[in-house]
Amino acid sequence: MKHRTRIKICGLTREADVDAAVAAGADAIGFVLYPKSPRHVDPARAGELARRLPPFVTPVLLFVNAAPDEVAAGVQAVPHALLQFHGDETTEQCLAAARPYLRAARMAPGFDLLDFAARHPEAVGLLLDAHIEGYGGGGKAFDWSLIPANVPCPVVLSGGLNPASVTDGVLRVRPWAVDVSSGVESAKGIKDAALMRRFCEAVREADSRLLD
Ligand SMILES: O=C(O)c1ccccc1N[C@@H]1O[C@H](COP(=O)(O)O)[C@@H](O)[C@H]1O
Repeated sequence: MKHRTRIKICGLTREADVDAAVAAGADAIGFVLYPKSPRHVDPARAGELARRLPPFVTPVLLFVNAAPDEVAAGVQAVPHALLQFHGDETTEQCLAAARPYLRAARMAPGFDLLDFAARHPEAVGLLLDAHIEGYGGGGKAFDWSLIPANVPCPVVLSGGLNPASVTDGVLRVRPWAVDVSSGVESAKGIKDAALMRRFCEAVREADSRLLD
């Protein structure tokens, strides 16, 4: 059975970018509810943007060490969202919203991903990002050889991906999904329609090579 690598595009702030990401073939669209991010949107704005999404394109709400009432406000604005916890949240904090969630792991030499996975058994997937100051969205890749072969849940490959690198990432890591923010932007929070299209085409190129 052929695997179609799922594509999440993150950090959208404008209607035109949401429409262009969907047209390019994104399976999921991320909204950053982390006030320190240059891509931050508030829950009401995330709700407005998420209402543009057609069926079968999933809105994702990204949090970094948010208070429970902040997570609740996001979920109230976008009730059908998948959550992405990208900070230092414990399993208990992730479960408090009673919504399916991705847990981000900050990959660096010496980081034990299998231990991290064991501490987050309720996550529907682990999103692997580079360890950077500021938690994420830095456009920095990590060494993919740090990923063990037997991660016990779906892997979302992230961190510094772009149209030029994602084919190699899919072929080498074989993730369930890929996630990109900086690599398809003209400025922080401003997506480039041509780059999003090229990114999705590069993922499909990898998928087609995996057929051979
Ligand atoms: O996008 C942000 O500003 C952000 C802020 C804090 C935590 C995570 C953030 N984004 C996520 O970071 C990864 C990698 O992004 P990039 O492609 O390297 O720019 C991705 O999962 C974003 O969703």
